[in-house]
Amino acid sequence: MTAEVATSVVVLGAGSWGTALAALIARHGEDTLLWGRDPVAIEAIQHRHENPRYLPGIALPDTLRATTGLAAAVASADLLLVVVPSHAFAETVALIAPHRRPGTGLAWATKGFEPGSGRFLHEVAADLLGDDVPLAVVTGPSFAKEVALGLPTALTVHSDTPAFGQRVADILHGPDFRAYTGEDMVGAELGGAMKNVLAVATGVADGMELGLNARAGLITRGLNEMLRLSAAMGAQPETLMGLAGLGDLVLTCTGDLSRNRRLGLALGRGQSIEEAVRAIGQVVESIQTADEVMRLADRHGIDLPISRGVRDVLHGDYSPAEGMRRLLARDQKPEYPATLFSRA
Ligand SMILES: NC(=O)C1=CN([C@@H]2O[C@H](COP(=O)(O)OP(=O)(O)OC[C@H]3O[C@@H](n4cnc5c(N)ncnc54)[C@H](OP(=O)(O)O)[C@@H]3O)[C@@H](O)[C@H]2O)C=CC1
Ligand SMILES: O=C(CO)COP(=O)(O)O
Repeated sequence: MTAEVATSVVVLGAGSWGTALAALIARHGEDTLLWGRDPVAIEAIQHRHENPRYLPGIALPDTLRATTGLAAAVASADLLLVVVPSHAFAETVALIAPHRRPGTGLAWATKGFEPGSGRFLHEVAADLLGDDVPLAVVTGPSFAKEVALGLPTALTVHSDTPAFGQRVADILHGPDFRAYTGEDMVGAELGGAMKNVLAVATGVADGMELGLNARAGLITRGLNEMLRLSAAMGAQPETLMGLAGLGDLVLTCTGDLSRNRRLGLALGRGQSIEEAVRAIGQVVESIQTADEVMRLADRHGIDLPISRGVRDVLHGDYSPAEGMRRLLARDQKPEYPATLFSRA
């Protein structure tokens, strides 16, 4: 960790991932303040060093401070990390904008797009804060609970302002946590968003007890969907082959801590979306992201059968069983389009 710059880090969003990241950063000796909108949760974090709703029973560092006062928190920050769900991202960045000190960069660990417009979160942030603000996305295979427990984790920080990306990686990197860096924000955001949709598909297959071959087939063909859409959008294939793509795809498609996988499992076992979401009790990003992924794919003329099936099943257009039947009934084709890795 580099210590030349005294960093006051403000994490916005006190759910499971915001709390886990704030705890990680505080454990690394950074002066860290966590902002959340729920006074009861903030009181528990500040005084009992626990987030009972989102990370029950896990001790948070005594040095982690928490507040509901957004304006003062933002004004005190020299690094901002937004970790609210994607549907609240634009609203949160708009609240930040008037209080941000000049030069303070903004990172986020949110996965998804702006609902409705389908804009990438780096586009939303640049629109609200201006093109000259350093931006970075934090993504990769990382369940909040495991990070909060201090279990080994690797993720990646992508920024088109490399010095800022490095600074964000520095506050995350530590004895049990490896933070890599890159400069492909489109690829990194696309991977983090698409894997949530693909996790629903493997969850459905597992919920229907279709076997381990089906699971591996869906993960690999899901990676193929990521690679084809990201290539059409000018992202680098290695981003999708790394932590932001394959790494997170494998974690979310196979790990039962994943809320998106658990939604798929529930649907595959015959439960309704409403029942499943109620039981999960936390954000399930795929429900909105499936629409935005398909909007992007249609705009770029890319066929994504698995993601489209998830979108249609989530819309109630047909059953999970019918979705699987349609996937299997498709025409044969080459595994990769000949042009995939030969784009300029
Ligand atoms: N959990 C994980 O393991 C990981 C999550 N992520 C991503 O992080 C993002 C956040 O997810 P996560 O923390 O898991 O979600 P949770 O469901 O655990 O928590 C969501 C948090 O966001 C708050 N929130 C919701 N709407 C608003 C709003 N309009 N303004 C302010 N705060 C709001 C909630 O507050 P309240 O309780 O008051 O409703 C809650 O504190 C998602 O995009 C997710 O994909 C990425 C990697 C890992
Ligand atoms: O993004 C995550 C792990 O990297 C968390 O996945 P879920 O949102 O499906 O729980």
